[in-house]
Amino acid sequence: MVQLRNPHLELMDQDILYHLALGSGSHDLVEMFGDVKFVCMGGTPKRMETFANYIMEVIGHKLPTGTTLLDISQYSYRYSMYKVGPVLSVSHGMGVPSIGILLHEMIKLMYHAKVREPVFFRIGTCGGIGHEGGTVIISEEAVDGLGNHYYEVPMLGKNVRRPAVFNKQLIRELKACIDPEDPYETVTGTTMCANDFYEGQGRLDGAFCDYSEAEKMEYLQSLKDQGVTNIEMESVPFAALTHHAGIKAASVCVSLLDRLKSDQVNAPKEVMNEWQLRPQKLVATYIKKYLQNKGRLSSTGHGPWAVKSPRRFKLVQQESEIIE
Ligand SMILES: O=P(O)(O)O[C@@H]1C[C@H](O)[C@@H](CO)O1
Ligand SMILES: O=c1cc[nH]c(=O)[nH]1
Repeated sequence: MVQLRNPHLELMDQDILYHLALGSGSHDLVEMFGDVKFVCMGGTPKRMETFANYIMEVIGHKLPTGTTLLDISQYSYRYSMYKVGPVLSVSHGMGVPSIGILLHEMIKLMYHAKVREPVFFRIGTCGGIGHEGGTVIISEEAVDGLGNHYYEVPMLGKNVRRPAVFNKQLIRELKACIDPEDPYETVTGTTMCANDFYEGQGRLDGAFCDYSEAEKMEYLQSLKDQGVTNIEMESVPFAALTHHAGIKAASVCVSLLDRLKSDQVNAPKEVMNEWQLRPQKLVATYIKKYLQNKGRLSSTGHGPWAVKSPRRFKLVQQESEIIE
C-alpha cells in the first residue's frame, strides 16, 4: 500500500481532502476508490474528461445503463476528477503549487482507499527544445529552472529538498508501447520544469522582458546541449512527490511548438487538440497492455534508443514479455 510519511494523519479522526471535495469521514474511500490502479493527471479539466472517455473505450469499460461520467470533484471548484474502472483521470491546473496540492491529496486518497502500488502518469503539453509541435516527449529526468534535480520547498523557514526521480522501469515499459506506425516522433529526454510560462521559459513575449533575443537563444541552445528536450511547469514536484511516496510515475507531454523557432503558441485549435491526444494514446496503450497482462508487464528496452527507427521499436515490442 501507499506509505504516507506523516505520523500525524493516524491521529486524526478524519482527513478532509479539501481540494477534491472528498473526505475519509464523509466518503467510503475504500468502496469508491479501492480498485484504482492508475492515476492520470494533466492541466485542464477538458483534457482529463476527454481522456476518461477515451480510456473507457480503450479498456472496454462499460458504465451502468443510463449513466454518464461524473466529475467526482466538481464541488471543489478546483480540480476535476473522473473514474473509469481502475483509472482515475484528474486535472491539476497550472504550475508547481497547483500540482503540489493535488499530489498531496491524491497520494492521501490512495492511502485512505488502500490502493496497492498505484501508477501515476502526467499527460501534459510543453514547449519542445529542437522538437516540432506534435512531438511526444517522455521525461527521463526533471530539472528546475536552475538545473537542479530536486524539488525544493521552504518548510518552517528552511528549504527542504526532495529528489525528482522518475521510475526507469516504467519509462522503459512506456517506450515499448510506442507504435512504430505513428506519423509523429516520440522522444525521451530531460524536462525542464519552469515556474513561469513567460520569463521563466525565456520567452520574449511576456508583459516584461529584460534580456535580448540573442541571450534567449544562447540560453535555449545551452539547454538543448545539456539534453533538455522540453519545458513545462509540473515535472519536478510530480517526480519528487510520487518518488517520496514510493509511487511509480512517468510524464508524457506533447510539444506545442519548437521553442528554438518561436515563443507564441499559434497552431490552430483543432491541430492542438489532436496533438494532445498523442500522449493519451501512449498512456492508454500502456494501461491496456498492463490490464491484459494481469499487471505483470516488463520490457527490455534498454540501451541507445533510436526513436526514428521502426525496426528498433518492433524489436523492443517483441522483447516485451509477461512475467508470471
Ligand atoms: O498539462 P498542461 O498542458 O497544463 O502543461 C503545461 C504546463 C502548464 O501547466 C501549462 C502552460 O500552458 O501547460
Ligand atoms: O511552451 C510551452 C507550451 C506549453 N506549456 C509550457 O509550459 N510551455
